[in-house]
Amino acid sequence: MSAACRNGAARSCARIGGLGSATSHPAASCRRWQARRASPREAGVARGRCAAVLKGNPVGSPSLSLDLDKVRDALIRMEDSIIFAIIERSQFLRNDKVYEPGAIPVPGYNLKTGDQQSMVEYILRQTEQMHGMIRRYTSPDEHAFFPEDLPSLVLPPIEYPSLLHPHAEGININDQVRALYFEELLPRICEEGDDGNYGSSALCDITLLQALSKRIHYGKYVAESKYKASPDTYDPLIRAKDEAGIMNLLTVESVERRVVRRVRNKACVFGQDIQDVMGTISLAQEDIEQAESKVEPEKVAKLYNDWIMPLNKQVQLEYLLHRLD
Ligand SMILES: C=C(O[C@@H]1C=C(C(=O)O)C=C[C@H]1O)C(=O)O
Repeated sequence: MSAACRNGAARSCARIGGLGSATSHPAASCRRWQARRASPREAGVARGRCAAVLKGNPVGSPSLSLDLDKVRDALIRMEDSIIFAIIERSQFLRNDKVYEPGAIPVPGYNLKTGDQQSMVEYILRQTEQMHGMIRRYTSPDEHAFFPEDLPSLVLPPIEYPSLLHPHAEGININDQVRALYFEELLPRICEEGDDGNYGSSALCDITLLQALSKRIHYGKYVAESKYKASPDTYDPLIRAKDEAGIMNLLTVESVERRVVRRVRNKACVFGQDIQDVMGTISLAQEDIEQAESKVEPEKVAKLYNDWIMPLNKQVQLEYLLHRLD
């Protein structure tokens, strides 16, 4: 997808009022917590509390590996989180007010535009403040939606093993992730209407946005593992900036077909009550297929096919294009 298209997606996101009133700047994510300008008081707090630097591959990031099978296993685990989160959000109606700036009074204004914030933007910003303080966005597999506003750490920083090319730090396509979410995903998984469950809906949105972001940016690890496996095949294409050639090489259609099939099956299984009224549990394929699911499995499969996998590949492409810089 071109830069113009990306900006278009971000602009149309602003139009629907989801989170578009604040744009994230990819370059801003590079420096993460270290470079954020802190007030003298904050800096003092940060210095006082973050004197030590922890080393190692911390628990909770076991997925920071470059073995392609392990990387693919990590993607499979992320599927579970995404599908569950879709099912959770789909129990509520669309609740458009959550996404309209000013429709629900929340504290604060967007600092850049002076606009009022939507409720979902407010909660996402506040969530990132909390998670940012406890190091979430220092992990190379996490990407903030508002990287320019990250707070100082209150815990000692962790030094992560550097598995990726340094260029990876500057890749953050969360503008597109939120455009995908608000424009494509939400209207497909929720019925129109207002049931007043604004807080619950927004919390589901945030869980889902974060899970999608992680899955999509995991393309950095996929790309590096593919590159390491055959650098000689990638190098000429990278030098020639041959985007179509690189995309062709990193695409594995058989794996994509398997992902879509598995996602459809998982949506089927996760979305049903496995006990009937008699308390009988059946995991027989035909019973699973006939059972009514809380979310249409075909819709989830299509979202994966049309949006989630293409964005993951876009991250892979952006990463590989600068792999030799
Ligand atoms: C992630 C991979 O790269 C590509 C993207 C895929 C995805 O997002 O699931 C699947 C297959 C590949 O075309 C992979 O090869 O596993």
